[in-house]
Amino acid sequence: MAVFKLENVEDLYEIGEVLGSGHFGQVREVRERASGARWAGKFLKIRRGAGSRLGMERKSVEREVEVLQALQHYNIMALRDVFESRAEIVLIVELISGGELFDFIAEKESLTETEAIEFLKQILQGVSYMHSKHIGHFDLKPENVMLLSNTLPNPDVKIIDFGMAHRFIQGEEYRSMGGTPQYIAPEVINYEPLGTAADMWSMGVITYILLSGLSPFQGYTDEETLRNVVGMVYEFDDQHFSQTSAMAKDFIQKLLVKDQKERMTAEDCLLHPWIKPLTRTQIAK
Ligand SMILES: COc1cc(-c2ccc3ncc(-c4cccc([C@@H](O)NCCN(C)C)c4)n3n2)ccc1O
Repeated sequence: MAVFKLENVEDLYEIGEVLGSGHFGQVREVRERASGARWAGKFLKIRRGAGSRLGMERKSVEREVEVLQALQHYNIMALRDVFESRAEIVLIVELISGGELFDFIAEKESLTETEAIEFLKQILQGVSYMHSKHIGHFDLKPENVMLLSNTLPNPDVKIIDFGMAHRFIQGEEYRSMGGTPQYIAPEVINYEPLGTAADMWSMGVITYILLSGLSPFQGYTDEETLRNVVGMVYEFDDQHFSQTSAMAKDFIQKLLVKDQKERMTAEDCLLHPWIKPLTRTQIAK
């Protein structure tokens, strides 16, 4: 069992305002007393006793911490420290002040292809690194992509919320029913063995949303959404995609592929001509 720092987190950090809360717990701004540096603290109530349903399973928090400790990349939220008390575990992570990509898109409705590519390149660099460490995120969505700065054309992107993440062990099968219906891959819904390719399906959905403001499989209910995913029921409707390049649509179509073995990897995406245009020399050949 992992053991985290048993000191009182408030001895080292001044606890500030609540930044947000959700299934993941509560996120608050914290200030390191020794340096004055600002961080974010994710405060997680831990289940006490087998019968309790309140709070997080300690094991699942340990898995999240283990995943975060294995990841050091500019486009992935950095973990700095972990404290635990009798009923709470606190993850100290880098503060990301530019808000969620989800809100950024909501304000602009949709992005130009150039703007979308700038975001996608950074997300894909983080995802490619994560996959190279045999770690899948399994909850990639615009709400879990935060902006260090929200000034275009160079937004600094950070992937957050590794509460659903999984580190693959050679030869081990992994299945999960978790995730957000609009973004989960068909193999998740069918409870099939998963791989990092499930994240790449989510990247196809995210790209579709960045370019149109629409969610490709969204139904009136979660059940309808899941049916649309499994049935591959989506289209590039003229109203929202008449100005979208064939290369952008090709990129999405090579991610929204039912057979996970045929789906583009993050590395494939970074080499796709929509993301990495050919140089003059390559064109001249
Ligand atoms: C360590 O795990 C997480 C960290 C964070 C995190 C990390 C750094 C950071 N700096 C600022 C914020 C922040 C600011 C406003 C709202 C939120 C949060 O409520 N929404 C984040 C996305 N949400 C859908 C998970 C988080 N965060 N959130 C959020 C969810 C996590 O599961």
